[in-house]
Amino acid sequence: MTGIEVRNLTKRYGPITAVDTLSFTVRPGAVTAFLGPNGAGKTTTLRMMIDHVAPTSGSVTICGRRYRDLPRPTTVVGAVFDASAFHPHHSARDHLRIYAAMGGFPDGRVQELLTLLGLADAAERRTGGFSTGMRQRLNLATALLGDPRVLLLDEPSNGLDPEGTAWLRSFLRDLADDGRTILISSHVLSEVQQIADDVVVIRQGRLLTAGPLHELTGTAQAVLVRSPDSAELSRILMRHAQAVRADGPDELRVRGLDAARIADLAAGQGLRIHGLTSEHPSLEQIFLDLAGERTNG
Ligand SMILES: Nc1ncnc2c1ncn2[C@@H]1O[C@H](COP(=O)(O)OP(=O)(O)OP(=O)(O)O)[C@@H](O)[C@H]1O
Repeated sequence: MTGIEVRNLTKRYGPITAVDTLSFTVRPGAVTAFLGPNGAGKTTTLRMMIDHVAPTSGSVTICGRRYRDLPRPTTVVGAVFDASAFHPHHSARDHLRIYAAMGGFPDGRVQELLTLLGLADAAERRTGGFSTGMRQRLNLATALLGDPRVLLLDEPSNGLDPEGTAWLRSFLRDLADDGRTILISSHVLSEVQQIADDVVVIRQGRLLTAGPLHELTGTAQAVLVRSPDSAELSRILMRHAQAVRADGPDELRVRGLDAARIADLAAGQGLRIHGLTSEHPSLEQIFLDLAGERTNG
């Protein structure tokens, strides 16, 4: 068993239900983005994965076991939560040495990680003067000391410049390609679109959707059809499409059929088409649609 399995996970803080019967799985060999607006319950869920927060009910297993039952948890899971939790007077090397000693990892691992994370030149500098990007790298280095197969990152691109974000993307890609399980939380959907293989979307502690990103964007693709015969055309398309919606007097939004097929179906019935536009919605739009559907439903 590899990866992460979340089953009926619930966390209540008095009257607030931060996480509500949440179930999903995170597979190895992929980058999974854990998405939701502020306050959706992402951090609480990540913290429950590593026993920082006790669930009210439900469970999480990592590589088939609960965190507390893992023999050496830091060799299985690395987690990065806060980019500022360093002793400001310690150098990057001191910081890693202390954590290496606590985890029982060889000292040589410290230099390895400083190099891997591009911190070798800054190794002797005090972390108090580190930029956000350097802090993120040092945090990642700390989480990777035990060479874990699972990596949990809470908002890793927060405060990173475009160069830092691009670096992080390729770094995480390499880790995933190596068969590791990578779960990153984010509320910046445009960034995630470039990095994630899979997405898990939550809102108000509940699951909205989970699965491969391309499936989510694929099913959200639509064709906007302009036709003076839209009523008749709508009846024909409904037999073949996933969804047909009237968007205006002469406009239909069609899901589950491509533009060529729509044109062929219309031609077959002698119906006029005045315009066909394929839409590729952003993750942002998909997310808003999902949230809206849930609210309306
Ligand atoms: N220790 C706590 N005590 C009371 N309420 C809490 C506590 N921790 C979190 N919450 C509440 O639980 C809900 C989920 O918070 P959480 O931090 O998990 O969300 P999030 O998705 O990570 O949001 P953000 O992107 O803002 O970090 C929020 O309503 C929050 O106020």
